[in-house]
Amino acid sequence: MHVKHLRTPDVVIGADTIVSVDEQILEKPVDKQDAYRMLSRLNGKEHSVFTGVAIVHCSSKDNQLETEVTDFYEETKVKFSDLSEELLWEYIHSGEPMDKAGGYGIQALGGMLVEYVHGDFLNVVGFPLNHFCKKLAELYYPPSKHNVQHKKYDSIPSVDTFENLSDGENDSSNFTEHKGASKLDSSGMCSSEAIYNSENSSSVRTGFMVPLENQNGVSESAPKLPSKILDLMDGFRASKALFVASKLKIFDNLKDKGPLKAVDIANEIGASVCGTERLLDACAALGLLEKTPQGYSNTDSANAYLTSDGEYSLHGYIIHSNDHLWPLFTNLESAVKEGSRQNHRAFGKKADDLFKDYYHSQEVKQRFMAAMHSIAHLTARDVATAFDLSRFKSACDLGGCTGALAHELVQIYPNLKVTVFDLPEVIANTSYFQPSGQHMAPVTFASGDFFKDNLPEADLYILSRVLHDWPDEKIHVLLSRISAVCKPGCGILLAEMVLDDEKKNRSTVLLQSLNMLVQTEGKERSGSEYRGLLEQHGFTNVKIRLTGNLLDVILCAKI
Ligand SMILES: C[S@@+](CC[C@H](N)C(=O)[O-])C[C@H]1O[C@@H](n2cnc3c(N)ncnc32)[C@H](O)[C@@H]1O
Repeated sequence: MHVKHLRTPDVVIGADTIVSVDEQILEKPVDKQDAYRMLSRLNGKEHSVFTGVAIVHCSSKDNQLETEVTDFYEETKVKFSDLSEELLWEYIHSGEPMDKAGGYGIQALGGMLVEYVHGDFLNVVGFPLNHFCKKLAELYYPPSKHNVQHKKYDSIPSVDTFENLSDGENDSSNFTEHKGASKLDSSGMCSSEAIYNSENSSSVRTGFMVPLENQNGVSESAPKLPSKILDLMDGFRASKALFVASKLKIFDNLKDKGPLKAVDIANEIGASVCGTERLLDACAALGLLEKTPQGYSNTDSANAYLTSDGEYSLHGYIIHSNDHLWPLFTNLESAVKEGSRQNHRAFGKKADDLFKDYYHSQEVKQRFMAAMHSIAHLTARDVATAFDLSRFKSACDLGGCTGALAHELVQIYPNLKVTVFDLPEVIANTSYFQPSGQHMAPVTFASGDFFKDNLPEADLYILSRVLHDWPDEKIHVLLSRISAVCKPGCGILLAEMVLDDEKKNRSTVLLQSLNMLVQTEGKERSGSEYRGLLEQHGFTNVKIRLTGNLLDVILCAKI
């Protein structure tokens, strides 16, 4: 038996192990930096994709097994879009790329990478399914010409489909729309790949949801599904399902266990079986859980991010989102009309600032600190390494809360001494969040009000997610106080979501902007706004790094 080797494709984006670009192989798991470098090289260029299939024919003659291999090649050309750095990062951080072994992950969000495909779209998304079916059909059931339909739909190049090659047992109502595969066209509508529900079926079908001709030969053009809009309309249900599953500790209950049945989970969490089962099914559909005939289990992501003790647990932020942000967002309409925060409407009281709201009860304070800690822990490495900070000997993290960033800084810069400065209510509560381990370098905590009290001496003042809480007037007070104690050459490091000047950032950033509206007197600001604020207080050489993570970083120095 022989199988010909196919020409190495220009680009292979395989599962999560190997990436090759122009035959140069990066033999390590694809991390975000690699993915970024690789995608930047594809940017705006056309590449050839050669896909092939080998079909093995087996027959037995005189008790000898004979095999014969037929193989086929097909070339498809893919032109990648010329994307901004921001969009590339958005794509990489969407969690969608690189999930198709041997192919480009260009479905769904991956569609934004691609300007055009010349040839068969299905060749580019992993196994060349369409090509394979065509060749199988040619070999075993040569189709009469009218059986092959040549279909074209929006931005996706035409695809030959095999509508009439089924074994007759299946009916076309088995086509299900695959939402994740939708791609926005310029009108904001979506073209949708259809996948065949092959349960109980021996045949394979592939195709796209396209207007089919009816029996009179008249094209019945069904309205396009505005999938993006439908997804957004579903968004609040999806968020709430995640929040409630977290609150009921479903992910905690499933951690380190084999699959569990709905009835067992319902018993564990003290909830109804019918309600629990629906919630579990919704979580499985959202990709948060795996569902098999044996029951439900956590996905790897659920273990890492959704359990309360996961390595990068977002549990604290999810509970804060459910208990605090959800009631605030319910009043978004009033916030937009009035242009101000809505704490009084959501919680029935009007405090001077949002921190008085958070710290009036131990429970709310603990919840808020856990929320801050989860995001700080997830972003700390990118914030700490965005610039080389090794020249600084001491740093003071103003409003440093639980010390998550401080701990990362002392790991990366062993000669750096970091003091976390925050309100007394916070500092009194930090012990719960300290990392365990004897070899942890010490971080010092100091309490005070940065608008009134003496600031600790330091070479570098850090303000992570602090300035966005305040209006310009308060920021001027804070920056002038820092400037007064900052010696020449010392600096300020800001960690914030930085808006671009046209305010056309990815949606996470702009939704965060609404988040600030409903709960603070502050706002997210652009790089030039931060530069302007800093320069007014004698800070120059303002450098901005977009990390692609949830926080960007700005460094400046005092003259
Ligand atoms: C949005 S949180 C950010 C926490 C942390 N820097 C981070 O990025 O996760 C703002 C922090 O500023 C602190 N803060 C607010 N007002 C303060 C004040 N007047 N003096 C000191 N800290 C203050 C809060 O207690 C809180 O920990």
